[in-house]
Amino acid sequence: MQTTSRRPVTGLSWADAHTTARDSAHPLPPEEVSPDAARGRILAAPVHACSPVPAFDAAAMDGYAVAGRGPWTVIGLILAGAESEIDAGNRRSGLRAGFAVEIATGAAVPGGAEAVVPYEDCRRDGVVVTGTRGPRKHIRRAGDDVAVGALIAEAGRVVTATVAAAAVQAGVEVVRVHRRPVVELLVTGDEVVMSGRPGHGQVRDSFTGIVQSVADRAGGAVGISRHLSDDAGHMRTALGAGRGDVLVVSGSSSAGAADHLHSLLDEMGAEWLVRGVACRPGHPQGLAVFPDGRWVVSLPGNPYAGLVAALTLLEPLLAALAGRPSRPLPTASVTGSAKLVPGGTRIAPVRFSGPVAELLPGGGSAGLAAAAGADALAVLPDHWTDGSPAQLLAVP
Ligand SMILES: Nc1nc2c(c(=O)[nH]1)N[C@H]1C(S)=C(S)[C@@H](COP(=O)(O)OP(=O)(O)OC[C@H]3O[C@@H](n4cnc5c(N)ncnc54)[C@H](O)[C@@H]3O)O[C@H]1N2
Ligand code: MOO
Repeated sequence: MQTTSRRPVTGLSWADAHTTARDSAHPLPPEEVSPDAARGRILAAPVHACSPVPAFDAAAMDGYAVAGRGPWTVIGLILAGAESEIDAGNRRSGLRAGFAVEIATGAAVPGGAEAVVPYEDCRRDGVVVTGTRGPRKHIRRAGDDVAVGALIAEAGRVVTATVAAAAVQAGVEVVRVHRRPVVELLVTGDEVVMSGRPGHGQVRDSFTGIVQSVADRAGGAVGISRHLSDDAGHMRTALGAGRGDVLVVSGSSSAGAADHLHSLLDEMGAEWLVRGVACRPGHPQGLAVFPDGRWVVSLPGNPYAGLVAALTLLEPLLAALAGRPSRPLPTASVTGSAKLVPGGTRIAPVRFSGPVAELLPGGGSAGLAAAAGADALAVLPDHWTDGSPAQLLAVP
């Protein structure tokens, strides 16, 4: 059974806020970096193989590289990484029929070798090897896996560790990726302590790790993170001196005597794209752009509300700046009861039970324990009913 909240909620719809954050930003300019340095970033251009994989004809088994029919006379040993003496000797003909070299998996097969006979399939007696060549040659030919010029990964893909390794394997030294958006985080509040045990009336900061994690998974990075007192002058200076692409401010989003952020943004000529979202929690969140092009994301100070805002505005904004293609949010059937918001959206923690997401109890705007126990946060419009599908936000 659903209950509904009595307090009205104003602002942009949750869906429009999420889409606005996603669609207002363009990807940052591309740059060329090594595949390893590109990990976690988004390809601005496709990656094509610069060299074949394998790069040379290589033994796929430990045994004997042979030419012609057996028995074979063994004339050498080639280990992985070693140059073939036969090729080094520049004998154009390479391995001749009736001869063999002992060879290790991964070693370059000498020219003229027709197959590798695994140790298990032959017998050696002095310098003579006898055995039968099966139907498989056990030689990986250059380019068997990837030919020069073949597509390794298309533009818009995240450079995962595997994409980076595949690029390196194919001889790629630089890839073109979008610049990573740099986040500056200002944690406001006289009562907030960044480390150690809080005294009476104080709270430990909940935001730094969450913002770092959300930034990281969206393809951005927190460059600077610092605490700021509730002083309007200090905040004005900090907002003006900001470096980075996106300024994230936690707290100071509401109407209190110490909440200066939104009036300072007006004073400084910032353009609001989202000013309040019709959702609970997280209603006072906002997204604005300074005249110099820097983005500002305002996270409400209540920690669960701030987490919701980080997923509603910050994550899609950073993903767009990082060049990630837009993808619809995953959905699942959500069961249980929730306090729906008339004319707005409830963001509620859920845990998976098979394919169904079950609503968890709790989830007030201040505490994070319910979200910590959740697999995702469900986005519940006011017409949601028990068992119907809802969009899901991954909990960082
Ligand atoms: N008169 C009104 N009061 C409030 C309204 C309103 O509409 N009218 N909205 C409420 C809602 S909803 C929220 S959410 C909060 C937003 O408050 P602020 O963003 O201005 O944040 P603060 O007032 O500084 O702090 C609120 C709360 O959060 C704690 N906090 C702040 N920063 C942190 C941090 N880094 N780590 C952990 N906890 C933090 C702070 O101690 C307060 O308890 O306003 C309501 N009020
Ligand atoms: O919506 Mo506030 O953002 O409830 O805590």
